[in-house]
Amino acid sequence: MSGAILRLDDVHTDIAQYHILHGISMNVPEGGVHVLLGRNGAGKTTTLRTVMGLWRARKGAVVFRHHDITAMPTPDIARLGIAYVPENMGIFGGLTVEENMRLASTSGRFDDDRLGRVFALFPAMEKFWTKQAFALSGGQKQMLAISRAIIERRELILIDEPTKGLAPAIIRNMITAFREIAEETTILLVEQNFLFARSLGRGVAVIDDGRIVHSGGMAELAGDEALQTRLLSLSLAEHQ
Ligand SMILES: Nc1ncnc2c1ncn2[C@@H]1O[C@H](COP(=O)(O)OP(=O)(O)OP(=O)(O)O)[C@@H](O)[C@H]1O
Repeated sequence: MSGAILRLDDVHTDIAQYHILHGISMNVPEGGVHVLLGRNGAGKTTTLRTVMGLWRARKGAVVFRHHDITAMPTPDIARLGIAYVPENMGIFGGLTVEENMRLASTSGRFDDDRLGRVFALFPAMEKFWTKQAFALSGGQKQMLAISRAIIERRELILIDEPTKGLAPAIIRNMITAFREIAEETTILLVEQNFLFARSLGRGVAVIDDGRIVHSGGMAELAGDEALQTRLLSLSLAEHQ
């Protein structure tokens, strides 16, 4: 598809002796937020980790712009401009907010304008700049994880379930922040919270048992209750 920033083509991934992804094909168009929805254990995290080269596709291809990244080492994939915010957030609790952000910057230095934008999006980062990350609240830790991903301009950010365990007021802040971030960067968002996903997503793919069972526009899914029930009721009902 023209305009795709990321393409997965018949991707099969094994974890140890288990065949987890059974031929994932997916196009992520450039710009905006695109959502990968699915129940627990459906293969969402495995898909993101396969894109980052943290698991290896046994078959199929992962293509970022014109680069075949299927077998590329993870640091090289990151240098192409892809950031990954894992579900456990990947922050260092014993380091300060500043140190966490410095480690995420490839030059180890901050661009003042960018840092100002991060502080505008997430004021808690400025407030707790010298505080150790373990002392932050759950929502602030998630903000730090996202701040690390945007401290330099990225082409694509992969974010795994950022709303998990967060209060509704924090989730509303996240929606505002993600809308701003998506003005300059494509976001591939893994979610189980359909309301959050619906308020952000332009496109959506639904994964089940390591297979894409639906893909299309978010507006189409949001407006079709029968389709939602068929695709999402088993997996997502408790989150709606
Ligand atoms: N390290 C591992 N060893 C063995 N099996 C694994 C491992 N990691 C994941 N799996 C299995 O792979 C399948 C897909 O897991 P994955 O984490 O990708 O699902 P998910 O859709 O992200 O679910 P969740 O919402 O629970 O994070 C599950 O059946 C899971 O048990």
